[in-house]
Amino acid sequence: METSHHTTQQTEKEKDPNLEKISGIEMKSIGVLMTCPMHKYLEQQLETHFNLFRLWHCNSSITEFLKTHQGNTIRAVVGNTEIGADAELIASLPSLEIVASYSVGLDKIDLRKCEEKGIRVANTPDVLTDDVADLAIGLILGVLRGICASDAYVRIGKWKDADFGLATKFSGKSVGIVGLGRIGTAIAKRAEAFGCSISYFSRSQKPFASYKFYSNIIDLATSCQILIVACALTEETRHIINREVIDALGPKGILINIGRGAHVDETELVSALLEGRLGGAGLDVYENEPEVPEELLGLGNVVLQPHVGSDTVETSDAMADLVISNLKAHFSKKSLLTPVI
Ligand SMILES: O=CC(=O)O
Repeated sequence: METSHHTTQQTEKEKDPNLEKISGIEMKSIGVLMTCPMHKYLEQQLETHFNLFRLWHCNSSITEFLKTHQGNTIRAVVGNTEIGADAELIASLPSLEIVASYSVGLDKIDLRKCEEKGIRVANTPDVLTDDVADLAIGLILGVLRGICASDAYVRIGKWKDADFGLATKFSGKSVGIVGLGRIGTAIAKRAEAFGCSISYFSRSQKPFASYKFYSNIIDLATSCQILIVACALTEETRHIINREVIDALGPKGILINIGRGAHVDETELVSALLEGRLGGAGLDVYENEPEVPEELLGLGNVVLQPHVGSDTVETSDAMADLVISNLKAHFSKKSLLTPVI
């Protein structure tokens, strides 16, 4: 459900003296291309402040769309986790200056091309950290306590025939986190409050963290009961969760993925779950979204979410505000709030 409680925030922002270098009228003539429908409030804000083009309004190819809509008037792209800015899109926009992503993940943006062409890139970190970490904990509880399965049990009237049966305790379990960035750290803090021991794997040991560090992901998977994927998707981390990692986690282990589908070798995950080599999984992301492997749909030890880690009204609005602020800052020749490049 969406709300429209932005008036005060907006007014304050518009009074920001940093943003007065370029007038609203000039800003309004700047072409901004939104790649697909995201959040209505973001779309409204883009429409209010800029000359908004919607890529999904074209039935033909991107090249055709840009020919008819004068690709050279577009100076900014707003993409997301579904459609970002790949090499083809970047190449068709000769006046592109900035990609402001409505996401923290950058895997749908050709960062090398942007760097090469001097195109700025901004994303939406921090504002979504709590929601994604909350969902990770929700997925753990969902799998271990069988929340979805027992909800269905009540709804279909089975409780009248017999008790649901026993679930598995979460408090006190050992939790391994792959990637101790903002989101990984927020998950660790939450899991600590459940009395869990925390360990992590990352490229290098984090000096700020007191959690046990593993330089080898197999060792991390062997030593924990719940393994959570919370790192960025890069060529290095694609299929970081492979058969060996899954087998190290074992038949009682639980895999939680709130990162990207491609972090996990999905075929291996499915066979491990079907063969009982893995205890369960809580997934928000998949390799070929919105496709979800058919075999997972019948499994009671799996909880599935449709990539909604940051999809609350509060966070979506905050992400939209950040996209708009980054665009306004860029076109007013001010520093980006959350620069990537
Ligand atoms: O997946 C969500 C994001 O990258 O923001």
